[in-house]
Amino acid sequence: MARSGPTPAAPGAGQSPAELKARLRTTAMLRRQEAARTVRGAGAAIAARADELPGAAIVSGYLPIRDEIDPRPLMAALGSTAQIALPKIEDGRMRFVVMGEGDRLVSGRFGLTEPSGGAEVVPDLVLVPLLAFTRTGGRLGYGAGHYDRWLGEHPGRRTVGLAYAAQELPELPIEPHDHPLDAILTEQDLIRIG
Ligand SMILES: Nc1nc2c(c(=O)[nH]1)N(C=O)[C@@H](CNc1ccc(C(=O)N[C@@H](CCC(=O)O)C(=O)O)cc1)CN2
Ligand SMILES: Nc1ncnc2c1ncn2[C@@H]1O[C@H](COP(=O)(O)OP(=O)(O)OP(=O)(O)O)[C@@H](O)[C@H]1O
Repeated sequence: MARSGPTPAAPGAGQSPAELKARLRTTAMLRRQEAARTVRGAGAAIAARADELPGAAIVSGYLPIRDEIDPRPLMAALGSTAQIALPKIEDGRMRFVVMGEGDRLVSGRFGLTEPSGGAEVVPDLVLVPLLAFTRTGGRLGYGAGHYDRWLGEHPGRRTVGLAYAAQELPELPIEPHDHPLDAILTEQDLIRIG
């Protein structure tokens, strides 16, 4: 049967990548929330694949906020062979630090828990938090651009996005500053890109 009326605009038509990303964040948050509520044992499931990640002397993890998949079991597993660093936002920039004696974890903005201090390092392998990903390594973050900026300034790092399988999208807008992920590890799969 023929449809009447105007042809609906293609999704995203007339929107910049940045506008599209902003809209996608809302639905991505809800999907992640649902996954966090329904999927059990995701942190242990990703930790079980620690051996399959690229070898590294220094690995950066993160302390989860909101409904991010819990990377701590994976960080503990990798910690037997690598130094584990954590992100810290200072003066609007992200650095990675390895905590030492006397460094504590403190509460920061957006519910973040961050090291009070520590020695700055440049990890070889970066475990990246995300709101949504694609099979081709596309990543949607919170929109501050911290990871993309850091990766731009530190070429040659390996990146593995950590996510629930339900956070996959068929596509995401790509901007020139976006750094595609090398792999995505979910509770179901290790997706290697390229
Ligand atoms: N667990 C975790 N740690 C992390 C990150 C992350 O994504 N997850 N980061 C990744 O970069 C850095 C922290 N950056 C962040 C930047 C913004 C927001 C945030 O919640 N933004 C608000 C919107 C801010 C605004 O524009 O007003 C939001 O999404 O509601 C969170 C973390 C480093 N540490
Ligand atoms: N390498 C960069 N150089 C300059 N600006 C950048 C760079 N990376 C990101 N930005 C800026 O940061 C903003 C947010 O970028 P984007 O929407 O890609 O963030 P995100 O990857 O979703 O978030 P995040 O990395 O914080 O989790 C953009 O407006 C962009 O202009």
